Amino acid sequence: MNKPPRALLPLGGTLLAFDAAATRRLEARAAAPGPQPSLLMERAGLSAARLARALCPGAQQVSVLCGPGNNGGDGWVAAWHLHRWGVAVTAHALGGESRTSDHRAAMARARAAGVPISNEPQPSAQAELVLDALLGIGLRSAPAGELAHCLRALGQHPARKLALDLPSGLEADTGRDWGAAACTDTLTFLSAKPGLFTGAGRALAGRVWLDELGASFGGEPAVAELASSALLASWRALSPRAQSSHATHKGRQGDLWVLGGAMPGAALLAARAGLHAGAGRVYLDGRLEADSLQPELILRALPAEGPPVGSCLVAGCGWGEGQADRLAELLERNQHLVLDADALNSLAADASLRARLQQRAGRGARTILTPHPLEAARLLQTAVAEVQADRLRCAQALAQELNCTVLLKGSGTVAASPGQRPLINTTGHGALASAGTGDVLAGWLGGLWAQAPSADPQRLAALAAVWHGLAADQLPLGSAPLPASQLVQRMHQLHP
Ligand SMILES: NC(=O)C1=CN([C@@H]2O[C@H](COP(=O)(O)OP(=O)(O)OC[C@H]3O[C@@H](n4cnc5c(N)ncnc54)[C@H](O)[C@@H]3O)[C@@H](O)[C@H]2O)[C@@H](O)CC1
Ligand SMILES: [K+]
Repeated sequence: MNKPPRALLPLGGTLLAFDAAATRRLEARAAAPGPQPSLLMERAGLSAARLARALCPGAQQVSVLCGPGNNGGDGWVAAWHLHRWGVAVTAHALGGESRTSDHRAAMARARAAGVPISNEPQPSAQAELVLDALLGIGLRSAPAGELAHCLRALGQHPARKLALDLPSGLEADTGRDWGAAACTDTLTFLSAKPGLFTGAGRALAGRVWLDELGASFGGEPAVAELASSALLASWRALSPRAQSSHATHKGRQGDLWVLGGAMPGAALLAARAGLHAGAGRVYLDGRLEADSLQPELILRALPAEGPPVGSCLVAGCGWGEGQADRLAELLERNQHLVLDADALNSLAADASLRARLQQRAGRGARTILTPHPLEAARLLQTAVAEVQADRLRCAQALAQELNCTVLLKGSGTVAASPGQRPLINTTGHGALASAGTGDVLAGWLGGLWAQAPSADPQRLAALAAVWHGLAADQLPLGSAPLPASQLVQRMHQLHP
């Protein structure tokens, strides 16, 4: 008997995510020859039926939408169990002929047991709970015809919706949406799939549950690590404050420089964030006389020779255009550089700047880029939709090409560095969708880096994203956007 599924979000520790190919290898290893349907499908279907009953204990009417493959097979097993337990369930046979022997066996057994079967490509109007078992990791392209019609009807149906393995139409490896209906819950089998946590995944999957079906991933390579609040605990070990809480002074807590430009508010937010992140001294070169709300900031022009060795520099927030020369100098001089916003646009427009960036790692200088999808698309010379269709791959490609760390923002922020396994942030939601929150993230990251210059940039970038998201997670999903200056205060309260 395998363990009951566990809710993955909010994620307490760290968890590895595996792609569909690894999941299939595991499936093949675990599938012992024997009577049909397979043991794994039996476990998956039973687990789904149990979760369905737990989520909606009093449901009078349940619809199970079954596709033609093994995802549909899981649905047939679940429908069979619900029927045996006396639940009024209707199974919908959709998507054409059975594609697998497991599917055929599961459907035949349900039919023989008297499970009511319908060919209607939509859930019953009275259904209080709908199980979406149309397509899983076998998804290849946009569902069409009957399946597309059914997904549209599902999207409009007011019932609670439980997706089996994945919301049908969501791509497991990427989080690309091919027309899935948003579900209230998703029970995923065998492995945590990256597509549930980035791109369209978070919005479509709802609460995510994992049932490993008694299998184990020993030896299989993971494609990503899911980052959670557990990363915050690691900050205690990295921060100088934790190492010497008595005999210390501001000069030991790290210096951060924030370089602003045409729109001083953006740099101001980044500087305030860096200060609240714990940097000992924060210098702001931002065309400002004073910040009466944050008098701790040291307003000073960056010296011609650059900031003192060991300090971290955040550049690009609110710069405006025409800063290529300034960026060229920074790329030559500074050891620890966080580049955001207009600095990224300057890089995208100028191959010689990109060449300078590529060379930095060779002399031990470190760079973290913090693009949102449009900035990443410009850097990769592609369209935003392409970036969003495969965020993991795009973040890794950009990190590889530019030889630096990339923090690709958006739902399921991805931290990638050349040759390292990327991290996907699992915290945060739409309350962060307001002007200036990106400046706060860049400044916070700079503030952390100033204190821990030898930390791994990829983990540090993921930590900043987790921290940023946790501040939003204190608010219910669907809350009004958080003004960026309030975000800084909330992040400060989360210091471990
Ligand atoms: N066989 C087993 O032992 C297990 C299977 N499992 C389930 O099996 C699923 C994978 O099953 P399958 O590989 O059969 O694939 P799916 O059930 O995900 O897809 C069904 C079929 O649809 C086809 N298809 C792909 N895109 C389509 C589209 N846009 N329109 C129409 N048809 C499309 C595929 O070629 C495939 O043959 C997993 O997601 C999981 O739910 C799990 O329960 C674990 C155990
Ligand atoms: K599904």
